Amino acid sequence: MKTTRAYAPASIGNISLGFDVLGAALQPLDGSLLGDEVIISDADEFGLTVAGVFAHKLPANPDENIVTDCYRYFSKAMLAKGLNITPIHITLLKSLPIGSGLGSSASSIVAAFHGLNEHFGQPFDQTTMLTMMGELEGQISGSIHYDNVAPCYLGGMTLMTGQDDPVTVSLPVVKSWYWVTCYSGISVSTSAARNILPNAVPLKDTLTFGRQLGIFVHALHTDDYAMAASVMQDVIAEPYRKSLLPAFDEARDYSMANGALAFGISGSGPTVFAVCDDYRQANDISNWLSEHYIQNEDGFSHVCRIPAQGAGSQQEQE
Ligand SMILES: Nc1ncnc2c1ncn2[C@@H]1O[C@H](COP(=O)(O)OP(=O)(O)O)[C@@H](O)[C@H]1O
Ligand SMILES: N[C@@H](CCOP(=O)(O)O)C(=O)O
Repeated sequence: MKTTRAYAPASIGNISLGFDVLGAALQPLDGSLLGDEVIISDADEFGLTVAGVFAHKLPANPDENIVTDCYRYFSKAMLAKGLNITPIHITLLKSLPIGSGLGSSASSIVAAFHGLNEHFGQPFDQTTMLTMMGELEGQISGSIHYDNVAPCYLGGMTLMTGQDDPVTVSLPVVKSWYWVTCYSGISVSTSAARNILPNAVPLKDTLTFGRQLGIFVHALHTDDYAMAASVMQDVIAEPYRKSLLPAFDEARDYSMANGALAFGISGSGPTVFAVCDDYRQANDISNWLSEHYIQNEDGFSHVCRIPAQGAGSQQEQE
């Protein structure tokens, strides 16, 4: 019997200045795993078991779990390629909180697709995999956006191209930056947080968005980290979404007054992130956020780096 284990990390969508087009994978410095895992084993018929810290927050019915949808989607794509899919059992270890802004659904989707692709001998290439992951993410959040699935699958910081192939390109990662990431413990639905945004963006904000993204990419490629940090402000979503996040302004004010180079909402929130280039300051901000931004016992804060690797897997044959 073959068993495949796959892991997919948490991610920050948007990173303030790149609504829907910029994202980064996350890895806590303390070595803890911040991401979902799947274990896939050969079986007589399809089944899904859910375990892990946040398993109880998911729908009890496996048919309502996105991992089951991934399996069905993958099976259809295999059949369309003339390939046979044998029955499997999937165990999802759900470690990321739902509606957290940490790309929780993306992490389950990427772990499931990556695990399935490895289990069945890599029938799909990277671009096809990303396209399938984007489709499934779109089913959950109401519109296709790759800013979580792409970095979660590939690692690093990724910029979406808007094209079919390549779907995304990798940007240089600032090695000296720490990413403090604090989840407050409450749940914010991504689709609800998208629905509160206006359909049209004023011309002045559109010009700011374009300038910031252009300068950010240039600054990363020329190692001008101060300039990169200086354009990390969100003119698209944060003005509307911060009303959903208790203590957001206080968290920003403290972080920026205590050494953060940038501060913003991770994805659609409630997780916030602070960028620092000094470990002591990052740790201090993380501690402060733990005490003042976290709302309940589900919350947590980590000092993270952006890992070069995204999803990973290993296999055992008995
Ligand atoms: N494996 C899964 N992981 C996360 N969410 C799932 C999963 N399966 C189904 N869901 C549902 O998808 C929705 C995800 O909500 P969303 O706000 O998009 O979360 P996130 O922003 O954390 O990805 C929830 O309604 C949740 O119950
Ligand atoms: N670009 C999306 C990102 C959503 O991320 P999530 O982690 O909250 O699912 C958005 O801002 O809506």
